[in-house]
Amino acid sequence: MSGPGTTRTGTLPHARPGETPANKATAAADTVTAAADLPWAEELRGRTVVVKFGGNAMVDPALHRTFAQDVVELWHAGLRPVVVHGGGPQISAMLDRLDLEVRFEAGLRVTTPETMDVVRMVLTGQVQRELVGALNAHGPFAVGLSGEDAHTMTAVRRPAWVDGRSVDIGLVGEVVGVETAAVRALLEAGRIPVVSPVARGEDGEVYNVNADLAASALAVALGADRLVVLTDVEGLYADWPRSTEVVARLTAGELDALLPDLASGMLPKMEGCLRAVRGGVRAARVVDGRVPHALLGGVFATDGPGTTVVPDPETPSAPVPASPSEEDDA
Ligand SMILES: Nc1ncnc2c1ncn2[C@@H]1O[C@H](COP(=O)(O)OP(=O)(O)O)[C@@H](O)[C@H]1O
Ligand SMILES: CC(=O)N[C@@H](CCC(=O)OP(=O)(O)O)C(=O)O
Repeated sequence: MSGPGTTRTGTLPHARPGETPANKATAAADTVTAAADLPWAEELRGRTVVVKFGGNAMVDPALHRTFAQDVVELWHAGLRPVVVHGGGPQISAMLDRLDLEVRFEAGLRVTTPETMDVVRMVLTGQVQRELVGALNAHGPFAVGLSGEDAHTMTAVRRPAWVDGRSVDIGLVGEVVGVETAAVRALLEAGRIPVVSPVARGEDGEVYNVNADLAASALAVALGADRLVVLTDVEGLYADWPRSTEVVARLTAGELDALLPDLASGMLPKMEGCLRAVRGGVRAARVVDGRVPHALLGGVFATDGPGTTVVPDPETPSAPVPASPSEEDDA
């Protein structure tokens, strides 16, 4: 198995597959993989892909391992994956064990100072460690950081909007600033950054950020090519819970119009996708993390699986009116 800093290949720690012939050969020999064989893998070489890891894939050990393999596969195919992880179910389980309240408003956890201690401990101390460990079973790839580290994410306190009313939900943050230097340095060193959705506040607080929105903010700031969100449903259902017909593709404008009708966990997820494509990410896709290798399909497939959000088509620019002198000449 090759990876950054592997002495066996004789490559520099920062070398990436494809950068040197030796590295390329080793990568090819070690990983003749599905991703690397796909024709459009070449098109995505060198591009940054932000992956939000959440839902069932996080709690099923076999899916957790497959996810880690797939992220490493992306790396071997020459992409620059960045993982932002969730951990809502694990936080709720720990709050239950500690006899603390579990409550959500508009898909966001009501976060008291006591809850925040648990959020920080579970996300950065437990969930992230497990993910970093699973990735590093394949080589010295992953480095975990909290959104608090090196000012990676700065947030301000935000309310939830419920039936048009603003509801105080405590130490929940809206990301207002992303400092990408630490993540970029890791990418340049050939590592896979794994980021937990906890942010610093300029007011000295620490904020709980929904992981979908954190992934979206990071994708925009990094100028990522894609945002892929793994969850525990097939994608966005058009008429949930009455029907489970998946919306395959929608433009930012179409999603914007749909957003007020969305509820629970799907609301921040789709809001994150919308912000991502409006912020310059070429496509945001929600895929079913219960399906093994969903991530590879999410990155490489052109149509489906799941729900793909794309930017609005460019409006053709209006014809330039003839200048008065040209009109006079006519
Ligand atoms: N329109 C919808 N389409 C699909 N799922 C929806 C929809 N509205 C609400 N949901 C709920 O959102 C959940 C996904 O959000 P969440 O539980 O926060 O996922 P994750 O843990 O992956 O972030 C689904 O399991 C489903 O119960
Ligand atoms: C403010 C807010 O709701 N934060 C989330 C952070 C974790 C998360 O988003 O995890 P999932 O992606 O697994 O849902 C929470 O406390 O659950």
